[in-house]
Parts: sequence; structure tokens; C-alpha cells
Amino acid sequence: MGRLPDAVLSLEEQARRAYEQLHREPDDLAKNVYLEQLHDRNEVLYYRLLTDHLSELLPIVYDPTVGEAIKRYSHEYRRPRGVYLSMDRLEDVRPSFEALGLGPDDVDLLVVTDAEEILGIGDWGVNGVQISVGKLAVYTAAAGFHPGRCIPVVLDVGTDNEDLLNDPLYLGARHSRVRGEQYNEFVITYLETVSTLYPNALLHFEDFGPGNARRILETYGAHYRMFNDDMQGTGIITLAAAVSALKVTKRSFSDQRVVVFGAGTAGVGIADQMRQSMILDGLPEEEATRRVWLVDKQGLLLDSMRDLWDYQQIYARPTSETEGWVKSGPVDLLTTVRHVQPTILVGTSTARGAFTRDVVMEMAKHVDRPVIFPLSNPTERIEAMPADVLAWTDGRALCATGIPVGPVDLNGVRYEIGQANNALVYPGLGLGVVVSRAKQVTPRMLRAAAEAVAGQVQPGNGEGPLLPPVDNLRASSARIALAVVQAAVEDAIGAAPDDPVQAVQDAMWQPVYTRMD
Ligand SMILES: NC(=O)C1=CN([C@@H]2O[C@H](COP(=O)(O)OP(=O)(O)OC[C@H]3O[C@@H](n4cnc5c(N)ncnc54)[C@H](O)[C@@H]3O)[C@@H](O)[C@H]2O)C=CC1
Ligand SMILES: CC(=O)C(=O)O
Ligand SMILES: [Mg+2]
Repeated sequence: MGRLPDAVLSLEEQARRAYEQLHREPDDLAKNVYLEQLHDRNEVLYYRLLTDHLSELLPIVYDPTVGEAIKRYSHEYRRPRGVYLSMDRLEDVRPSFEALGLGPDDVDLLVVTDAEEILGIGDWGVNGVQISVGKLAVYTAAAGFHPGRCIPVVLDVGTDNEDLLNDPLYLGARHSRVRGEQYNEFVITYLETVSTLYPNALLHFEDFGPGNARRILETYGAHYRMFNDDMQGTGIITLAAAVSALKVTKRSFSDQRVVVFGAGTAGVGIADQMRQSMILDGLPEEEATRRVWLVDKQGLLLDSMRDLWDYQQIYARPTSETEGWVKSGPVDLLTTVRHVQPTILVGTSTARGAFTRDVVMEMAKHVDRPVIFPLSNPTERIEAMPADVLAWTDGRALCATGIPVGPVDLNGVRYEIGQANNALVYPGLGLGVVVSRAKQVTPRMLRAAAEAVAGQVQPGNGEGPLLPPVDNLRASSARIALAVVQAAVEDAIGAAPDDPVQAVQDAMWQPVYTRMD
């Protein structure tokens, strides 16, 4: 008694006050820290704010500010959030989850990272837990996942980041990154534990290094309900943006030549989706593979190179094809563009500014409407800004970016830039998996999600965005979820609810206080 002021505020009034407080924070990182503290103090209020101001606050709790928050995590740390699993204590994996007190039907989703390749900023050890937290915030705000039914997880396998290892405040295991058998044992222990304790949950993998990301998905994807966001989520959101771009150019996938710059987890995931779409459009497999060119640090990937990852090899070009392209040394991006004359250029390289004026103008010489997607995150890694790309091409380019970018005004025309970030698709995809209780995430479900995204935009002559706006993410996620439920039923791995539209709505949690009578 006597310990509270007299007034009783509604959730809306509290949200107004929190919004005012947020706006007094001096910069985006401070806003992120403020919101995380609110998240700890009052989860419903946090989500009310996030849901009501999604397009404004998504860049604060998620991409690009989350990158800064991850770098600063051990210094800004206030309270733990999530499950921290250490490679040095395998025996603690199961008890760590059991201690949450959640039963087999209480969990819909786990997001896990080992933080080897966080966004485009590399290895951030245990700090990477914030990418799991950020991805889950998007799941809840964008698709109504109940926050009490989701678990963020970090696999702390050590770090090779010298700054962290030598930072007295670093919160993770203070040794180099463990690989090989011991790493595999850790991952399988995680998979077995969570799939036994929470048999209906979707297992989302985020920001693993390129070798592990693909190997884990390929080895275990058929046995667990799992999804790799960087490979599959990025692949399908980029595919959706490409489908929209082709509505403008009025061409089909079978006419495309695709150059992907940065042939890692995201880049090859995108290449795979593009290739698959060409095959569906009627190209023979071999021909579809030949329509994709990968360029990485060593230049255009060639079959004579001995240092290629196994997943890059199918796209390696015959060395003979490039005869006469260069006097000596690697075939760089500009030379590749000059000879290949791509219709679509994708950037997943983390190399800021790599899509130079020369590269873009060379591409625009050969195609009327160059499709250019600089997808690297965060802002300091983007290959080119759409304002430059549009100016260099006199408004002919069709752009989408990984980070949120405002509209570009050029010669009296306003161009809206779609955000080709997997956040625009994974929440709806996940909701569809949960509603259908699908046992796996199949190619048909992925493609259904991409088509559901692309079906929501009318890009006009290219001035409209290639992807739906973030403001409308809840409605967009519901549409994606419906399409995914349908695809799961067609694949006979999920159940059809009597009324799928209502089932999707019912599954979406709303940030409101529950009555306590
Ligand atoms: N928009 C979106 O939804 C997503 C964007 N990304 C972004 O894509 C980028 C790559 O992410 P991941 O594929 O997960 O990383 P990754 O490490 O698996 O792949 C990066 C690739 O780029 C290559 N690379 C690095 N510097 C290069 C240079 N100067 N020239 C050519 N190639 C270079 C690396 O060798 C590697 O093969 C990051 O910036 C990430 O934020 C990743 C996932 C989703
Ligand atoms: C968006 C995302 O998943 C990434 O940049 O890694
Ligand atoms: Mg990622």
C-alpha cells in the first residue's frame, strides 16, 4: 500500500509514455538498449510498441542496429535472455531446457545461432545470442508468435574474435572456436534434446558459418523440423523480389543470367532458388546450372580452383569458357559482368561498395532493366546504395536491398525500395509450419512462401517496391502462412485445419493484457 502513484494507465497510455521515452534516447543503439530493458520489464508493452510502430522500430531491434547491439553485448549487458549452451558442458544441455519448466506442447519455436557469421560482421561468440532474440522479436511482432512459446538459444563454441577473447568484460567461453567431431556432437546433442522435449517446435538456424550451415541442414533436414534462415529464408525472399522484377521486365526465369557476388551461405542459397525456378520454368537442370555465375574473393569460381567449398562446385565454370577474358589472374566482377551480361546481379559478399559505377553501368549497357539486389547487411557492408544505382542507370535498374532504405527521388519519379530481408518471409513461413504441424520444411512450402510474398506487390513500371511494405507485415505473414499450410497438406506432411484462415488468425498472439478477475 502507498507505493504507487494514484493513476492507473491503460496499455495504450503506457505505450504512449514508453514511445516518448524512447524518442529521448540519443541514437539507435541507445534506443535498442532502452527497448531491451522494456522487453525485460514488461513484455506485453514491448510488443505493443513494436507492433504499433513496426516499420520504425524493426531497424532498431533487428537489422541493422542489432549488429551494433551484438558488438556491444558484453558491455551493455543487463540481464540474461535465452538459453546459453556451452560446448564445454554437454551434460548441461538437457537440464538447461528442463529448467524452463515447459512441457512438450508449450514450445512452437527455437532460434539458435553459433554466431560464426553474424549478419555481415563475422564471429561474435556468445554476443550472438542477440540475433536469436532479434529474430524472435520479429516472429512475434510480424506473425504473432507467442513470446512465451519461443526460446532464443546460443551455442557457445568459443570464438576466434581476438577483440572478444581479450576483452575483460566478454561474457562467453574464453577459448578459440571448437570445430570437428566435438562441434558435431554438440549440434546433435542440441537437436536431439530439443526435438525430444518439444516435438512440435520448429528449429530455426541462424548465422552459422558457411560450411556448418549447409552441412547441418543437408545432414539433418530430412529428420528434423528445421529451417536455415540464411540459406532458405534469404533464397526465397530474393526469389520473391526477382519474381516481382520479372513482372516489370515481362520475362521468365528461363531467360535469366544470374551473377551472385559473395558465394557463401546466403549467396549459394539464392543461387539454388534461382536455379530451381529456371528448372520449373522449363530449362533442363544442366542448362539452369549454367545460367548462374558465382564470384567470390578469388574472382569468378572456376572448375580449376582447388579451394572451392563442395556446395560451390556445381556452379564452377569450365576454365576454358573464360579464355581471353583476362591476361592473367582472377576474373573479377567487372570482367564477369562484361562477358556474362547478367540480367540479375545479387550481392551477398559483405564488401561495401563492390557494385561500383563501372560494374553497374557495364551491366546496364547490355540489359534494358538490370535487376540489382545489394543484400549485404548491416549498412556498413552494402554493395551499393539504390540511390546511386538508380542515378547511374537513369532509373532503369530494379533494386531491392537487405537493409531498410527510404524512397529515392530521381528526375521527378519516386522509387520505393523493397527490403529483400528474410524477415519479410520467415515469420509467415514459421506460422504456416506451426499451424499445419508440418513435420518438415519442404521445397514446395518454401516456394509457396515466395509466391505468396510476390503475389502481394504490383511493382508497376519499377517505381513501386518489389516486396510488400514492412508496415503491413502481419497481414503479409498471415497470407504466407496460409500458402504454406496448403503446401504442407499437398506434400502430405501437415494437417489441414477445418478453416485455415481462422486457424492462422487464432494462432496469432496479440500484445494485450489478460484480465485478472
Ligand atoms: N538480406 C538478407 O536477408 C540476408 C543478407 N545476408 C547478408 O549477406 C552477407 C553474407 O552473409 P552469409 O552468406 O551468411 O556469409 P558467408 O560468410 O557465408 O558468405 C560471404 C561470402 O562472401 C565472400 N566475400 C567476402 N568478402 C568478399 C569480397 N571482398 N569479394 C567477394 N566475395 C567476398 C566470402 O568469401 C563468402 O564466401 C552478409 O552481409 C549478410 O548480412 C545474409 C543472410 C540474409
Ligand atoms: C538478415 C540475415 O539473416 C543476415 O543478414 O544474416
Ligand atoms: Mg542471418
